[in-house]
Amino acid sequence: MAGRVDLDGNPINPMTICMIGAGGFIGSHLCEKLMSETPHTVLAVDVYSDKIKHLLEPTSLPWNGRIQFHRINIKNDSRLEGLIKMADLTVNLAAICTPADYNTRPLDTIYSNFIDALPVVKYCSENGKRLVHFSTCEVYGKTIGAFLPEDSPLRQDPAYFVLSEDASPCIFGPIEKQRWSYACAKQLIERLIYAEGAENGLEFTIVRPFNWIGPRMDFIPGIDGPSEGVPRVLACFSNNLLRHEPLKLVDGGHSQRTFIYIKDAIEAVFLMIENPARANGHIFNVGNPNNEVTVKQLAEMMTQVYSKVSGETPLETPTVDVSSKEFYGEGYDDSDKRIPDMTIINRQLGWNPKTSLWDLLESTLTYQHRTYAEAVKQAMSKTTAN
Ligand SMILES: NC(=O)c1ccc[n+]([C@@H]2O[C@H](COP(=O)([O-])OP(=O)(O)OC[C@H]3O[C@@H](n4cnc5c(N)ncnc54)[C@H](O)[C@@H]3O)[C@@H](O)[C@H]2O)c1
Ligand SMILES: O=c1ccn([C@@H]2O[C@H](COP(=O)(O)OP(=O)(O)O[C@H]3OC[C@](O)(CO)[C@H]3O)[C@@H](O)[C@H]2O)c(=O)[nH]1
Repeated sequence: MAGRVDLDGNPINPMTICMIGAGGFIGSHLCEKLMSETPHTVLAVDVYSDKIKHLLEPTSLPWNGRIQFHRINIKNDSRLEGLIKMADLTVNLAAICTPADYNTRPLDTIYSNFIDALPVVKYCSENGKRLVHFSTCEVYGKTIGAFLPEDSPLRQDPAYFVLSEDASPCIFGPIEKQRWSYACAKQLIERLIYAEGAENGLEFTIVRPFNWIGPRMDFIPGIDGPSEGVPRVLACFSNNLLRHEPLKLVDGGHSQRTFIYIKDAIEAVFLMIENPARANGHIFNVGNPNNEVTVKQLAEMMTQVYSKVSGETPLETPTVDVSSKEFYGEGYDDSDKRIPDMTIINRQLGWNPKTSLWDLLESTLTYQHRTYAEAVKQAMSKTTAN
């Protein structure tokens, strides 16, 4: 840890980071790396702590005293401003960010992603504190290419689908497609942060994650989350594989995504945290353009990888089609394709992702199998007995 320097060769001084949403998927990985590789202190704010329990106890851990957990709901807790004031930097990860909620709980989604983030921005701005705010690749919505005729050769031209921070438009569906409540709330908070920077000098960085996946993402329904809950696709498909049931392809699984390994993505966030001169005032795409698949291809790959890591034979019919209305309910809509332009993050931070989709699925599904297979087996045998 001694002699750590930033990208310009300047020494990195230990800092205090107020991390809101530290108990979630991304927060847990960020805390883990901050504890093991830096001298920084984390004031970890969340309503849950299960995913960072291994960092908080026992007190004999080498980083004892450098991470404090504050069980706070930022909607209504006056302690938040004090924590932001105590810190050099605030990282805001707190959000409702599972698509199954966007059209079924649109009010909670808008409040969580816009209204609840307002005081965080305000306290940072008023107290002259730096803010790293987590937005989403969903602010791009659909690609321009999605509106071209199916057989148009222009669909092959990157100009019609690669998503760049300073050039691409944000294209959402009509208001009745409440799927876009999340993207729209995230877009407005981005605009507010940007305006605070322009008018009041707020030092900010906005992160747009493109489908980060890995261990500890979401929950397995009925095991460490509600039986009727619908997590993001990695956990949905993991759940199906653990239960030996077909993976459900929403509307044929034609949508395309680029997936990035959480550990690669966390490297990018580290560079932002420790290189303020290069990161302030920027919006960064963080994704892996080389890992693009359709959801159907993802299902096929996860089936193969899971069979390898578990030693179990895949089902004869590994996938089943389901309509989005049946799976998510009224008001669902989808992003067609998400390829991040990497120009800005490359230029500012020299960062590139490393891990292939196959490799990241292998380590993630090994974790899922090791963590959940036994619990799922027991839960299933209990259900059968009843
Ligand atoms: N994982 C991805 O690929 C991805 C993609 C795009 C955007 N993001 C953004 O990154 C951020 C983190 O995502 P994640 O995948 O870790 O999600 P997550 O749900 O695992 O983590 C969010 C955390 O915020 C906490 N939280 C929510 N509301 C809170 C409140 N009112 N008070 C205190 N804590 C609260 C939750 O308890 C949870 O632990 C979110 O803002 C999300 O929109 C993530
Ligand atoms: O069982 C399932 C679950 C999902 N799908 C389809 O997979 C695509 C991806 O779904 P998901 O990972 O749940 O979420 P999105 O990529 O659509 O949105 C997320 O992107 C970033 C973020 O902002 C935060 O993580 C969030 O909004 C999608 O096409 C589903 O329909 C499936 O076929 N089967």
